[in-house]
Amino acid sequence: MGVEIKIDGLTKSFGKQLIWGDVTLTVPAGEICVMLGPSGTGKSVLLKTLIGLIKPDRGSVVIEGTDIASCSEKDLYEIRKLFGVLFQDGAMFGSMNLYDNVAFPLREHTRKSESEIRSIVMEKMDLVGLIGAETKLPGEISGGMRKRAGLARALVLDPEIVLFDEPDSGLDPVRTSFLNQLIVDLNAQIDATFVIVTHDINSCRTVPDNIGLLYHKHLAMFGPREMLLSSEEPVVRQFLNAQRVGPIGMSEEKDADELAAEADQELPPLPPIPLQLEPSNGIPRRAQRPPGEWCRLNGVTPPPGSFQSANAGLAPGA
Ligand SMILES: Nc1ncnc2c1ncn2[C@@H]1O[C@H](COP(=O)(O)OP(=O)(O)OP(=O)(O)O)[C@@H](O)[C@H]1O
Repeated sequence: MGVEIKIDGLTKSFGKQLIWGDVTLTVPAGEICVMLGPSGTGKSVLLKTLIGLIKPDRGSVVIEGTDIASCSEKDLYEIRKLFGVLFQDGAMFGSMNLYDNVAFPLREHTRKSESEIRSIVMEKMDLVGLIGAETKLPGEISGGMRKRAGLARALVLDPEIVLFDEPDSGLDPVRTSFLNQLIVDLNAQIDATFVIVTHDINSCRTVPDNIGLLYHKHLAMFGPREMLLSSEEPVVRQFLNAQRVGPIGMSEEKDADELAAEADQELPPLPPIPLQLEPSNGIPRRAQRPPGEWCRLNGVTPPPGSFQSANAGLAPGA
């Protein structure tokens, strides 16, 4: 069914360096959420905080009534069983074949027999389209296959929450498209809560139910995909549309002179909001909302041309 993640007032510094402060948001059960932000804004630190690998200085992360930020090691151990994590490089053990890599969490954390393990591993390998590749070593396969193997491994303990750390890093656009479809299909099938950190604007525009943007040491905005894609808020607008004009500079924030210099520049119009990617079997996900619903309910006029099938999956502005 997936479980809700309730984050309240989360603050983290390393030494004197504040990473982010007062981050508050709720990821609803079973929904897909994408976290975005310029490099170094602490997206990976946030993922690690969600799973209790990093302790925040303040605030709470409540999952099924337990606050991960303050619970005992024993409770943390239990809560972690709810999570599956897809690490950036798939984090495969190089000397083990794919079958043994995927079987690893089952052998470590359960007392299942080898025949039970076999049926679970083969089911998950099937889900990610890797049947036939069981005996391959991670070094013998493409980056895309390694990600899918990592995903199969993240799924073997039937997680209620799946965290994806830049699932599309290092993948070409076609493989990224396939992976995005796989993510949507998996969400429909296992109904878990998905939190995805990505830099890929096209994925962010088409895959999630909700988008969060970390910027300048705080959560600039979090909400439904349509809300952020129709937002005129300068940072959100600049980042989600991959534009140079706006407060975000090459290294950090632009200074006052840089901003003054572009004050007269006209912003390009917001591109149309693409349709959300649907499961390939055509059956809507539980969390899926009809196109344009958020805009309609909130009296927001979406950019012209929004929600037309020709836009789906196109790069912004294309
Ligand atoms: N264990 C740590 N100790 C000290 N500083 C850390 C630690 N982990 C992360 N940081 C710092 O926290 C900041 C945010 O890092 P993080 O990797 O979360 O950023 P990010 O938004 O995921 O970046 P990118 O998009 O480039 O992957 C960086 O300045 C990093 O150096």
